[in-house]
Amino acid sequence: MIRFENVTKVYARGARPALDDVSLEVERGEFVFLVGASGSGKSTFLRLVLREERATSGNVFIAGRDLQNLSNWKVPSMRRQIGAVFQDFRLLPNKTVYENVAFALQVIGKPRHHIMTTVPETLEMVGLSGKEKRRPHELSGGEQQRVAIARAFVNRPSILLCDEPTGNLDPTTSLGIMRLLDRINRTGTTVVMATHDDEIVDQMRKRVIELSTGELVRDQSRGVYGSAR
Ligand SMILES: Nc1ncnc2c1ncn2[C@@H]1O[C@H](COP(=O)(O)OP(=O)(O)OP(=O)(O)O)[C@@H](O)[C@H]1O
Repeated sequence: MIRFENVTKVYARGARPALDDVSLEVERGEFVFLVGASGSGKSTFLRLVLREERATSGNVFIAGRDLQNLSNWKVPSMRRQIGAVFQDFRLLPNKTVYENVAFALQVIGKPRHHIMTTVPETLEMVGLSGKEKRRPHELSGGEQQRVAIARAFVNRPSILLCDEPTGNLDPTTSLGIMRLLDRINRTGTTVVMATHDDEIVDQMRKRVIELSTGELVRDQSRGVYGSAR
């Protein structure tokens, strides 16, 4: 589903690579944690998958498509198969919960009747039924993240990228978010989650990929956060 072949990313000429000759493959339906110290290249990895950045050398393939050679006009349709969730939720503050989620379908031209059935279904799935009319500031952090997940998943993408989704949440709330991501993964969605949350990684026992100054230093199935354990 996601394949990196000798991928190197250098942001500024002469700078140390943010990713250094990384090769890996994530199969359809996998759940993968991406770990590593701050600045190790996790967000760069996710930005390359979204083609927000291009590799300096090497190739990134998404569902068999080579992103290096993908024309710019094809990028939006490629991105429709990818949902993204961030630490800071990135909701539209003046829109309601319902509108935030519906908007993701409106901008890709989905018909009204589809939106009217899919949005309530998705809000129910993430546990937000009854809160459709609230605005983001009327929700807890965990609820805001659920809205962000609903928005990312409402189009049923084949890949969900999560960049520190529990970074602003307390441990109990984080666990609820992880249960939700696990459920989404069980529907067949490939989930890649960059995180510093050692407790969650140790509890979930999923594949762990560790980066260190841009290099892939560990790829462990049913892994833990720290390699020393
Ligand atoms: N837009 C950019 N321009 C120049 N350098 C960048 C840019 N984005 C990231 N970098 C550099 O690339 C390296 C990897 O950064 P990246 O954000 O991918 O790390 P990270 O593992 O996601 O860190 P964190 O856990 O703090 O989010 C760092 O040295 C960073 O300074």
